[in-house]
Amino acid sequence: MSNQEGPLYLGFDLSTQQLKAIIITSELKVLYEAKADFDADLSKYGIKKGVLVNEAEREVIAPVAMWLEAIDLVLQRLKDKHVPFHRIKGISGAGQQHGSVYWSNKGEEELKSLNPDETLVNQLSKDAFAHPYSPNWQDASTQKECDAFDDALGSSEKLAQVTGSNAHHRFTGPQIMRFREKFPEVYKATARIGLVSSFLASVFLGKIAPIDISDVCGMNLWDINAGSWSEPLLSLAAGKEGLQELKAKLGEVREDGGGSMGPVAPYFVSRFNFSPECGVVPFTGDNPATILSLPLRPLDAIVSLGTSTTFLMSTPTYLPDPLYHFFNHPTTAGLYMFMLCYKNGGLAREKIRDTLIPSKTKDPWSTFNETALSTPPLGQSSSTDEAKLGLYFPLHEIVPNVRAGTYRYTISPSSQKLTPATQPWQPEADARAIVESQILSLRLRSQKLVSPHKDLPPQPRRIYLVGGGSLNPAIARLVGDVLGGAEGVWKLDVGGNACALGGAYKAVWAIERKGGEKGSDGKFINGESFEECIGQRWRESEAVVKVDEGYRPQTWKKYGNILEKFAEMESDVLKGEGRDS
Ligand SMILES: Nc1ncnc2c1ncn2[C@@H]1O[C@H](COP(=O)(O)OP(=O)(O)O)[C@@H](O)[C@H]1O
Ligand SMILES: O=C(CO)[C@@H](O)[C@H](O)COP(=O)(O)O
Repeated sequence: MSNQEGPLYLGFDLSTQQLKAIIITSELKVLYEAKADFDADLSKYGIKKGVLVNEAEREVIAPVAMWLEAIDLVLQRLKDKHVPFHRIKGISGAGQQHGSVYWSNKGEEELKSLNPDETLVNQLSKDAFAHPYSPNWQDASTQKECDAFDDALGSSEKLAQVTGSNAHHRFTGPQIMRFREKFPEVYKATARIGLVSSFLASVFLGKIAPIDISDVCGMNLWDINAGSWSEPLLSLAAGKEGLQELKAKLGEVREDGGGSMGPVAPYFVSRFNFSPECGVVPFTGDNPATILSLPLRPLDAIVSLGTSTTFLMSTPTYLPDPLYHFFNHPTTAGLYMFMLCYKNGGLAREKIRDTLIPSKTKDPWSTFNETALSTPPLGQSSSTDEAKLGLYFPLHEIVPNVRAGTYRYTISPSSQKLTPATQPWQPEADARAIVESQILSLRLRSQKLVSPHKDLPPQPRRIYLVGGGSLNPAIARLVGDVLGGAEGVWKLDVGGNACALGGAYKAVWAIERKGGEKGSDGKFINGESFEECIGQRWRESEAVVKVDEGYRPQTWKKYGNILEKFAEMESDVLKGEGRDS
């Protein structure tokens, strides 16, 4: 089938700072891309970096109307590129995780009767939502609720065993609990609660879409082993006697990540010329979608360098621990996604970049990169220099749960004693130190999950970089220095668009998968797996490029020797700052 006539698939990524879209063929060839950048295109919503912040309560929210406007804008941009919308057979995609959307009792009715002559925002933002904002994953307002969640099943370990994670500020269960207490009337008036992923799917479907089997694991409400809502946790979020009410608001969870949930809404058929047969495939979280951007093998890792930094692996082993997250895999029953997530990713690096002399070139990162690469590991030019370590947290961090601040430490070369730095550093030292610090944290927390490979010490096999920061060669080099990568560090060709690409691959598999049937429990079984379907069509040479050799024994060992000190620094900061209440 030529590129002029075959079926096409559309993937979205509704992340913190942008809505991105990508269109591919059945053979996985990328044909079109478009995006709306919230700060650049929709600043009238008063947002900065895609969100609104209420410092006093450590609340972070995003306007739902802005997302609606972004959907029309991105589709219009695709239309301007003469995209043949009628050939699109399936739409899927992803939403930033944990955010919740509060539909009013008019929501579904309004979704069903969208007028193609009017914009989405004009029609939906007035009455379809009980609340105009979605709590954002950067929110840190729910410590009290998190304490209650950690206690609810006896301990945070038990909560992690049941739901895949201990309690986190951003997770939707604690967020719903706080929302209900803060806005009791709005909560009562809420007919349905969706995640960002199911919200986006609902708009395309023209009715409220179910929550997805992988994204549901970011709520602290889903019992992963039982495959059902955890009633004690729902009851905690819902308050006394509110269990059934909350269950109804959340609705059913869709077990099958594939298939179509129904055709695209007539609004999109009339306004953009989609085919009335185009199927809407379940949307998932942005991290689960990212692991679908290539046929990931066990022991390969993805490092996503977006607004957040995440470290992702696909694994058949469910090994939950309060230190990290496990989710159901978005397409393949029996597989799980392992994740580490940090709030202080891209924006923290930007802050350090902006303290340096501005770049003379067009690339705003060139000074940062030159500085990071010309600084020796740990800022030690010789063995008699102190080693430098730092934590750079403009936002309250997730792991470790430390409040905002910059913490600089040195290690004496003679005594190996770690102490808070007494002298201020030259800003240049921070450029390398911030990237080292972010990657050392990944290494510290993932080392148990990567077993030795080809007689090399434990490290990921391949490391794939995705997200905005994957465009940066200096960061790629430092990832190789600190984390290794037995088969190198790679970057996806679509760079910042990997998550949307994962959504588009999901759509291809969901619509074209062969065989399979519905089992007695409603689950889809015996069909072609995502890994089989996409693995056969994926061409490494067209999709990824090696950006660093990865494992360099000497340097890797040097960073390995410092890991204990890095952990000690985190404990010291935690002790000194105390945990936020
Ligand atoms: N060349 C680059 N070097 C380092 N960071 C970059 C570069 N280009 C973009 N970024 C970072 O990428 C981030 C946005 O990444 P992206 O994956 O698009 O975010 P999100 O999906 O969270 O909206 C920005 O905050 C910016 O700091
Ligand atoms: O909170 C998490 C994952 O738990 C974040 O990773 C969000 O999912 C937002 O991601 P980006 O906007 O950085 O892609």
